[in-house]
Order: sequence, then C-alpha cells, then structure tokens
Amino acid sequence: MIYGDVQGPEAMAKRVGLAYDLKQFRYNEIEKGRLQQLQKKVDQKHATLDWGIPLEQLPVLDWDEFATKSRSTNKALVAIGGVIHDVSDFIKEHPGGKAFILSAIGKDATAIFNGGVYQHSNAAHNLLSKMRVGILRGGCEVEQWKYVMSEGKRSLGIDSEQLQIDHVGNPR
Ligand code: HEM
Repeated sequence: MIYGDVQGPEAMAKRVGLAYDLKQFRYNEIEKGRLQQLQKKVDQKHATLDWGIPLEQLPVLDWDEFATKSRSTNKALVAIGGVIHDVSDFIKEHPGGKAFILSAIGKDATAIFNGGVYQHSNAAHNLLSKMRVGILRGGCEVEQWKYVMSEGKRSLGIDSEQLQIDHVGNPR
C-alpha cells in the first residue's frame, strides 16, 4: 500500500479479496474443463466394454408373465432390482454354490442378493448386468402383491386371502 492512499486499508482488502475471487473462479473453471476431459476418456473406455443389454432395449414383463415364464420355460430367471436375469449358464459357475442360486429362480432375489443372504461384490453386480433379459413392470414383486391384496384379486392361482408373504417378499 502506498502511504497516504486515500482509499485506505479496507479498499485494499477488498481488492485483494476480488483478486482472490478471480483466482478461485479461474481455478474452478480450469478444473471443470479438466474433469470434462477425464469424463470423455472414461466414457470412451466405457463404450469399449460389454455392460449387458441397455435397460431401455429390454422387454417389459408383468410379475405374472415373469412367474409363468420361469415355470414354463427351461430358463432360470431371477429378478433383482426390478430387472429379470437369465442365470441358466451361471448356475454351475456360481461361487456360492448351485443350491443358493437355484433357490432364487422365479423369485425376486433383490434382498437376498444385496445382503439378505450374501452381500455381493461390485464384480457380481457387473456379471449380473450381462444376464439381463427383461424389466419388471412396477419394479418388483412386493408392489405386485400389494396390488393383488388391495384389489382382493387372485393371482398366480393363489387365493389372496390365503396369501402369505415371507421375509423377502416371496409368496408362500
Ligand atoms: C442371481 C445371480 C447371482 C450372481 C451373478 C451371483 C454371483 C456371485 C459371485 C460373483 C460371488 C463371488 C463373491 C462376490 O463377488 O460377491 C458369489 C458368492 C456368493 N453368492 Fe452369489 N450370485 C447370485 C445369486 C445368489 C443368490 C440368489 C444367493 C443366495 C440365495 C447367493 C449366495 C452367495 C453366497 C452365499 C456367496 C458366497 C460364497 C462364499 O464366499 O463362500 N448368490 N455370488
């Protein structure tokens, strides 16, 4: 500061503050650009890998259709997180053994897959995404059973009055 500056120390502080703000602003903009460049590289790499059929390209099935299909075809279908998976070719490779994965066929295994029985890794989720074959309308089995109960309807040949739902939402 020049001695006798009529603007005084407050004005100086303000100027320093403005310079600081400007520096912060430039830093922020430069970092945004850097991040966008990185994102571009990540997106390019992502595009070279197989992540399974994109969700928007999958057929949408009602719970009843899913249940019927899993009973009437020889495909081992398992619903997890609102997505239907064909695990047929994976049964014999399942690190947790055949029995566990077989117990989930024709069911909504969202809870058991995500910690109810075993908390699967990110790698397991990636494997799963390559087995996608459909989307469940309305998200999951619980929603379907809530609807059935509220309407007093019969579904899957089970009388809703006798219907019981177990701890993972599967009808018994
Ligand atoms: C539906 C598709 C499934 C896939 C793709 C899958 C995949 C895997 C994978 C990759 C592992 C190795 C550990 C990891 O990476 O997390 C694993 C372990 C395991 N899974 Fe699954 N799993 C499926 C379903 C299930 C179900 C429905 C159950 C239980 C009812 C189950 C129970 C287990 C158990 C207990 C282990 C631990 C094995 C051990 O370390 O001794 N899995 N699974």
